[in-house]
Amino acid sequence: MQHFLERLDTNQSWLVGVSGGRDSVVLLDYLVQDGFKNLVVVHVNHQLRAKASNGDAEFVEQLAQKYGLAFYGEAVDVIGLMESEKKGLEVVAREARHAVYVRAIQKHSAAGVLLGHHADDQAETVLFNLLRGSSGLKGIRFENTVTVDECVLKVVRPLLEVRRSEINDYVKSRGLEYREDASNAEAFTVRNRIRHEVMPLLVEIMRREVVPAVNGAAEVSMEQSDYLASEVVLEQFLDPQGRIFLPALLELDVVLQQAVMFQFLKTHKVPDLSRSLIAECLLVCDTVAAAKCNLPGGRWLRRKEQRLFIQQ
Ligand SMILES: Nc1ncnc2c1ncn2[C@@H]1O[C@H](COP(=O)(O)OP(=O)(O)OP(=O)(O)O)[C@@H](O)[C@H]1O
Repeated sequence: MQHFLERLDTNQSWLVGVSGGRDSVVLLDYLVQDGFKNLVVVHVNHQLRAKASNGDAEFVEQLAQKYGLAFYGEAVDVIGLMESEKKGLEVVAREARHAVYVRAIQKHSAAGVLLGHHADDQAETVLFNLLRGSSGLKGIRFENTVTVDECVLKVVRPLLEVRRSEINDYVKSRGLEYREDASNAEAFTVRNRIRHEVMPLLVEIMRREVVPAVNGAAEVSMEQSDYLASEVVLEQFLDPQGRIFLPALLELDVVLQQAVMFQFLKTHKVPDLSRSLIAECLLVCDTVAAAKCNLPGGRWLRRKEQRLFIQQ
């Protein structure tokens, strides 16, 4: 099994996010076998399926006991949060998990959280993002940080190069038990349809594995966008009020203009940064085009006196 574990310090304390499903159960077992000692098993009960959700939480707590590891569990009213925050299920659940991980890190002084995303998740995510209009092929990172209420959460995905088939083989060879995720079996979300319908069809018509090709292309694309991001120092294009100074931006090649605009919107926490949104925003630079464009979340990008800025 290929993995990234050698990059992590086995003596440090790490959280492991365990849903009780196959992937995170394998991650936990693999970490224990690999000599990680200071692990804290974290489970978030999303309370989506009353009985089954409580069953998942109990299962994970018992798993932690079996390995002799610390356990940190919290229940979150995901449905209530969806209504109060007007966000989708996956987003709310993810944000809630991140907040729980931060509290668990503070309690246990852990270095970060380890999650069970694998190579097939990566390919499905890349296709999903691509089809939604992402700027470049965007996937999951081996390591990234998430800021939650001013706390920086380090997230690492040791299984990111491991194929689902290898995870299945591991489950069999180690005789592991896990909980079946009802949403996986039902296959009704777009992501699940990509997993259960699109990916097998692609393998059938290409007559070869497609995950390595998709992930390879995403890796190149992410390296290129990281490089561009490192070349762009946003502050060089801003005036003292934090507005983009247009003459400086317009001197750049269009690829770098896109990178500056991407950074600018990201700094202002504009969600859903698609390729078409960035193109629309760059159109605002053109003095013959409209002097403003609508941003997701109800704000505007405006042009005035050679400056671009964001307004409510
Ligand atoms: N209820 C949970 N409690 C703790 N950790 C979880 C839970 N659900 C998922 N995780 C962790 O997150 C990983 C990814 O889970 P899953 O694929 O369901 O989430 P996702 O929505 O696709 O990913 P993301 O973390 O990007 O939201 C799991 O392998 C596991 O490590």
